[in-house]
Amino acid sequence: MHPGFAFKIAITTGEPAGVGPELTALALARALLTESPAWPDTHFTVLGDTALLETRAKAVGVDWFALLATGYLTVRHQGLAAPARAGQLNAKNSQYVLALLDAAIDGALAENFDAIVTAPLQKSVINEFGIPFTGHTEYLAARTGTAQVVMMLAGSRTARTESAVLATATPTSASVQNSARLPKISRVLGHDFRVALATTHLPLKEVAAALTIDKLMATLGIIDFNLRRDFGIRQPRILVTGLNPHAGEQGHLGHEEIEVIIPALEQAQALGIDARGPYPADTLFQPRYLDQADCVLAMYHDQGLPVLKYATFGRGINVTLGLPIIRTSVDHGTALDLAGTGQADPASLLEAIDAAVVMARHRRFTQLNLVSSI
Ligand SMILES: N[C@H](C(=O)O)[C@H](O)COP(=O)(O)O
Repeated sequence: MHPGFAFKIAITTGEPAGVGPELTALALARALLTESPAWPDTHFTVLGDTALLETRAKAVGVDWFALLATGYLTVRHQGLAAPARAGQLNAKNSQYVLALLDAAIDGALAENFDAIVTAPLQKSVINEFGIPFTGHTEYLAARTGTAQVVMMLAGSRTARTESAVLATATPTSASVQNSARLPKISRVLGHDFRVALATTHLPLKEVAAALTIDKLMATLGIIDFNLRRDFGIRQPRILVTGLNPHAGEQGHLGHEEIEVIIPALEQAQALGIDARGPYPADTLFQPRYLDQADCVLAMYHDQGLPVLKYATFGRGINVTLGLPIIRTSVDHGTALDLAGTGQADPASLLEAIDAAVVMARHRRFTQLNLVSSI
């Protein structure tokens, strides 16, 4: 299958009423309908309804057939369960959305894909259809039989271009210095801001109980391992937030720091993981700390992600760490109000695709190196 390509990436086009289908067309058109395609060694399998993709591509001015004629992509057709109109959710298409995801996951587990990139879906409508669904992250964990995964979002605090993929990225982070000694198998992603989460889509009142020493230890281990293997960071430094105001103020404003976070940090450090903290979350997110960090571990979704998204929204990516497969995604939702209008920006999807390609290259290189050193 696709013998001329070194890497194969699946793209799930997500909620058919949202911007996923048109962003896929826009992103691939910008990256591939050019004299110097962004990823000449990579083939893309776009999962979605063929007619829907054609229609949405046309709506945003993309010549879909010219894109297919490049040879860099093929469509794996999955028929819609019900007609899809831009901006109008139809719960009947929930099974369609999950079928795209299942096909991508199965293909990656079978090693037919080196990575999967997911366009946004609408969590609420899947639940309304009667299928419990918390998020891609949790679904991927369950579907791949992974006990623990870590949600990490990443972006550049400094880049202000529409998409670093289409410009020459000038990475400045500690990670770049760390990876400078790696053989030049691929460029390094231009991210200088990464935020991972100790808990994901969880009601706030359940967060404290969900934090355990073992879970935090495992989370730090997953971040450390994945940043080394898939991001080419030789010695990742992870800065960890507290849970409570002022990181608990020596136990006067909460005990989770003393009882859970500090013991987890000590155990992780004893294993050689460069994890530091806990730092008060309100003052940690400053350049003088972030410049020294490869990742911040926040305790819950809305502790870490608002800061990351304030700095990088629209150009950031979402990565699920700890899976047996590589999965990246956008930093935004279905944007129903923009669907079909051509106003949605494909920059985040471009970054997510680029990250998937770069991570696949790093992982392949690491595996080859391991084999050759046996
Ligand atoms: N929490 C994610 C974000 O804020 O970007 C988003 O909901 C997507 O999550 P999944 O990748 O798990 O669907």
